[in-house]
This record gives sequence, structure tokens and C-alpha cells, in this order.
Amino acid sequence: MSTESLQVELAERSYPIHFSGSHELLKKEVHRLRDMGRSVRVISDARVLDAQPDYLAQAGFKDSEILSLPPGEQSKSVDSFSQALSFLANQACNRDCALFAFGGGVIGDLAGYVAASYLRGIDFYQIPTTLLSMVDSSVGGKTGINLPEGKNLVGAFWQPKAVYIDSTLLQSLPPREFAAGMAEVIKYGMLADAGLLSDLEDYAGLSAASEELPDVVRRCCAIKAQVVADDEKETASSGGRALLNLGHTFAHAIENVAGYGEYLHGEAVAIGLVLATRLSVELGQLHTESVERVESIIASYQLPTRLRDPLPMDQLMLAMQRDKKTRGGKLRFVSMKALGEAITSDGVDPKLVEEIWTQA
Ligand SMILES: O=C(O)C(=O)C[C@@H](O)[C@H](O)[C@H](O)COP(=O)(O)O
Repeated sequence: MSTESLQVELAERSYPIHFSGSHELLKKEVHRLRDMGRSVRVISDARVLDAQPDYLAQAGFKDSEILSLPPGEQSKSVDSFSQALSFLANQACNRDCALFAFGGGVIGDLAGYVAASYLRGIDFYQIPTTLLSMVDSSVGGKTGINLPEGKNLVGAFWQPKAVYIDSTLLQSLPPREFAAGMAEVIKYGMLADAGLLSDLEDYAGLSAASEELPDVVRRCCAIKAQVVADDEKETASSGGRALLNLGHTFAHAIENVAGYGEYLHGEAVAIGLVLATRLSVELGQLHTESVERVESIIASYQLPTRLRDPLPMDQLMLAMQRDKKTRGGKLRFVSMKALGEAITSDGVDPKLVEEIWTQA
């Protein structure tokens, strides 16, 4: 990884994203906490712990301090949330306990929400193990769980104290998971960095071992850190943090209607990015050729550009109504006025949205 750390600037809630020497820095932090008499706990999943059997022990954690949940989106649930709270309460963890998330986006979002809720808030650290969580979900403090009614419908903004990005962890990541992470990388190019998008065209076939990957991860984190610093709680009247949701209004509806886990989050985002491009064309903001270009970039990273099977339109439209960007019953979309420059679009005609879905 790149030698520097990045700082997410949020006044008293500022924190570093470490890209180099992360494992060593993590170990130091665990020791520092223990030296202060504080306890530490970890939430992880069975697949990550199997793939990385020694990582936590080498950083100073003990087995009894680790809660292992089943892998996959199903663990981002009220049941797992409750299980994790009981894990802390049964061990009499108090307010000086620090909670570490060791896993991908599901574990990070869940553990963050547990940390935000337990005793009204305890310290929280992110150790992302997937590409998706390294470039996106571990940064910015959006934590939460899914409901049967919709994706991420319950949660809190709760910033981590630090993020430890260790690219060596990607070597054991299954190819499908790596590809899913690339969807969020492509998203960053599409929303804020035309140069990154062009580079991704040149790098097609990027893998965990590619020498370009550390710089790509850092570029995504730098965009996210800036957007979050400018609009931490997504309250800007236009643009702002909502732009990070490019493709997600469609993606969350796909995940909810198809059933959580049917599509990986990144796979749904990949389809959502194509649909957001089609929407931008229909709104007269992009040329038609943009769709072909976006589809080609997405496909070159072994990601889907279309749904495997059609999903019921009424359910997709209903799921979209529950999107957190909706105001006064009206959908707010993130579209692009150029590839590399996202904007928010209000008052989009639902008929147009239905028409876009028919092309999914
Ligand atoms: O951090 C953000 O803000 C994002 O929108 C990043 C998204 O990629 C991420 O999936 C996020 O968790 C979605 O948030 P939501 O508010 O739409 O549930």
C-alpha cells in the first residue's frame, strides 16, 4: 500500500486511514488500549477468520474476545445486531471497551452500529478485509443493518477511531468478492474522477496482486474522505455526500427484491451504475455512447451489467420509495452530467424510472 496515511477531517471526530504498516499500527493500538486498562472486542465472520487464522492473535487479540458471525449479507440483520449486543453485555464490557470490525462491508456496518448503540456509544475501529470495505464502507461512519422492508434502513452515523487498510488481506479474497469491490471503485471514477475511470479502462484485469491497486485504493479513499469531511451526515441540499450513492438507489432495490445475498452488494451496484448512466442519458445529461462505455468497463471487471432474471416492477418501485434520499414522497437520484461528475436530480418522473428498469 501507499506509504502515507490519510486523515478524515471531522474536527474532534477526525481519524486516520492507514495504508502502510497497518498490522503493526493495529498491534500498537491494541497494546495502547490494554495499557490504559481498556478492554477490546472484535466482530468478524467465519470466512474471514478461516482465511486469516493468525491475523488477530498476532495483533494481540485473544479468542474469547472475538465474535464470529456467519458470512454474508444475512448477518446484517436485527438478529445479528442483538447477538452482538449480548456478546458485549454477557462479558460485562463497559464504556471503555473498544470494538474492532474485522471483515467486509457487512461486518463493518453491523459492528459500527453495535458500537454506536451499546451503552449509547463505545469506540470503534475498522479493519477492512475486502476491496469493497477498503475503498468505501470502512470510511465515513455510515453504520447500520437491513430490515426485510429495505436495505440499511436502521443505523447511525458513528465514525471509527481509525481505519487499518492492509492490502495483503486481499490475497485470500475470492475473485467474486474482489470483482464486487471493483464496482465501488468504478463508482468513484464515475462520480468524481474521470482520470480514474480512464485508468480503469487501461488496467482491465486489475487483481489483488496488481502493482496499481494500492494507488487505486488510496484514490478512492481520498475522494471519500473529502466528501465525508464536507457533508458528514448527508444534509447538503444538493450534491454533497448523497453523490456517493451513485447507482445505489437502483442497487438497494435489487438487493431487497431479489433477496439479500442473491446479488453481492457490489454486483447490484454494478447494475445500478449502468442504470444511473441510462437515466443520465434520458435526462439529456450524457451522450448515449456513455452507456456502452460504462457497460464495457463494468464487464471488463467480471461484473454484471444486467439482472440475471427480471424482478417485479411494483416491488422495485416500492423498494425505491424507501430510499433514504426520498423527500416528500419524491425520489432523488444521483445522476451524472459528465462521466466523472455526479449531481443530484430531483423530481424524476416515476414513469421514466420504470422505463429504465425495463432495460435492466
Ligand atoms: O458512504 C456513503 O455515503 C455512501 O453512500 C457509500 C455507499 O457506497 C454505501 O453503500 C452506503 O452504505 C449506502 O448508504 P445508504 O445511506 O444509501 O444506505
